[in-house]
Amino acid sequence: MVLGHESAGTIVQVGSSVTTLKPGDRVALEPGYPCRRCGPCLSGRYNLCPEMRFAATPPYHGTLTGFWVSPADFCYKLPDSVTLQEGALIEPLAVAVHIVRQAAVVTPGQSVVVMGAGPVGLLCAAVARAFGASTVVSVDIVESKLSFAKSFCSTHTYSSQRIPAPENASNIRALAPSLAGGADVVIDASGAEPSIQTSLHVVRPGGTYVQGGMGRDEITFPIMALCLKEVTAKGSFRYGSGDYKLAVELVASGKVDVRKLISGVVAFEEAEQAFKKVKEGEVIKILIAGPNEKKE
Ligand SMILES: NC(=O)c1ccc[n+]([C@@H]2O[C@H](COP(=O)([O-])OP(=O)(O)OC[C@H]3O[C@@H](n4cnc5c(N)ncnc54)[C@H](O)[C@@H]3O)[C@@H](O)[C@H]2O)c1
Ligand SMILES: OC[C@H](O)C(O)[C@@H](O)CO
Repeated sequence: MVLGHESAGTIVQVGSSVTTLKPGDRVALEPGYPCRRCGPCLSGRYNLCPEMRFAATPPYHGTLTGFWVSPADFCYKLPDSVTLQEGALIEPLAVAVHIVRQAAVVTPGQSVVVMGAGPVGLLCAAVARAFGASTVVSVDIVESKLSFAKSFCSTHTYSSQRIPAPENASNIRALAPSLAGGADVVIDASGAEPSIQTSLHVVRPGGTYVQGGMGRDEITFPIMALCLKEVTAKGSFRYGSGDYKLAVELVASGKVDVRKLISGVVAFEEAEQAFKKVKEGEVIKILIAGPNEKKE
């Protein structure tokens, strides 16, 4: 199966009815096509379409290829100031935009804790900052990821320890006065059970928890904390109406600098190197140049 769903490209040909794009336009590609007819599609939540055809999700091939066919409205034109490389990172940024929008309450001055400082967690932290949160804590178990988070966007970081979840939570709350009563919003972008448990202890009474990470299907969840604090808990899956558009705007306006996440670029023929480097760690995103891209 062809892999790939984080991509950008240049238009080479358009259908006869397409008026919004022309050959030569550079676009970020939204890689999942919904049916546009079912209940979720008609209610504006097309990411929940049961008929979704999503790149690199069997049986559908992915975008790591020379040419790709897309509906015109799933191609997002990049302004001149945004490079194709940044365009490829619109996909994980759109995931983060959707997660932070699910929190609904990220408004100026609020406190947000993000569990996990991989690409998705980092981008959630950056989007929360861009939306006006004044305290943004990144939590991870890998020190180098936390150092990067601090230089990228987070106001505070916390290295999660092998101690009971309530203790990790009280250490996080001690990081800043704005967290003393708990965080307004907690986002899980790790999928890890200990981090999900800590999340429910660190969120404030009446606060919001968003599950973005995808780990095991079933975990032990501190449901009593959810009940006693009347926490609003939400899931978040991929992206829907307006998320890609907003992601492009966040990059174009300089509010989220996705270039910092690019650790390197490899030629298409050396794509396997990119996967190996990411697996070895110490890199964030390695881009794979398209097979038709001019060699520099
Ligand atoms: N909801 C969606 O639509 C969607 C879309 C894309 C990715 N995801 C999921 O989001 C998660 C993050 O994606 P990513 O690409 O950043 O992955 P990643 O693996 O690079 O990042 C996960 C991070 O969590 C950290 N972590 C592990 N255990 C932890 C713990 N106990 N406490 C704190 N941090 C811990 C890891 O060190 C790592 O830095 C993954 O689970 C992925 O499957 C969800
Ligand atoms: O960014 C999109 C995600 O990677 C996919 O939805 C995948 O994780 C599950 O199908």
